[in-house]
Amino acid sequence: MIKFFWRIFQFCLRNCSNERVVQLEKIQRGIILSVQLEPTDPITDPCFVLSMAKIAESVGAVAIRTNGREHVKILKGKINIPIIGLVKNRAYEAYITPTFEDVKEVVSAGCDVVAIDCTRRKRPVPVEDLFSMVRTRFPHVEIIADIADEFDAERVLPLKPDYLATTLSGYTDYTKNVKLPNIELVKRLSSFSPVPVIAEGGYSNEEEITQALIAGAYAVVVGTAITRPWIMLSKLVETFRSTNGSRSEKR
Ligand SMILES: CC(=O)N[C@H](C=O)[C@@H](O)[C@H](O)[C@H](O)COP(=O)(O)O
Repeated sequence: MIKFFWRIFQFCLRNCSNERVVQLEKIQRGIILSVQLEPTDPITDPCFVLSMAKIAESVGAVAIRTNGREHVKILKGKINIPIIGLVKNRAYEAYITPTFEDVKEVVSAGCDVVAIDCTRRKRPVPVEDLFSMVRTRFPHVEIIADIADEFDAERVLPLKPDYLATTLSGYTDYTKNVKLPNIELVKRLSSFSPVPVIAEGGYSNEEEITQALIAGAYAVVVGTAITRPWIMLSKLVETFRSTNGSRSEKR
């Protein structure tokens, strides 16, 4: 009996780094569906989020990334894959879950993983303090560090995020000219990152997924291409209107 407890004690010692028990990643390798509605979108019905998430799970997606308390809540208990929660807090330049209040909002709604903006843009709380608060208060929640380039990654890696994601490449002043999806960034990050690299931002087809995997991606997030159908549809409507307009002018 004593031996048994001694083994457990040794196992805990081996697997504890400070207060955090090292565990397997919650997110498995695969496709993550991002389904996010904002107040300015043509649809705001949370049922859309739930339906998209269920479709994603039924075809083998490994996680759902969604924004805001209401959308995390509607997914909780209805799907059996991890929920990545975030809050788009537009009051700050670094706008993805930049405050502890934002983190609390999605964690209390039940997300398993929280995405945090780790770019070097203006933010309300130093990212070190935010990580420390999340680790202390919510040790069961994993953190995705959303970054824009490898310098952001180097800055945040000492804080031991659970994953790096290329989410913000193309969306900061210092990356605004990069072409998406930024597969080169996935490759560079994968060459030195000790944590899994998630490819995110502008992925829409099989070829890009394959390239991301070859570059070393652990998982790939697909969003707009699937869950913002109004963008594609409005382009088709516009094409029809302008083509039809120039045809009728000729008549
Ligand atoms: C830049 C930013 O705020 N990205 C957001 C992050 O959560 C989402 O709006 C994106 O849809 C998501 O990153 C997936 O990317 P894409 O929609 O390109 O597949």
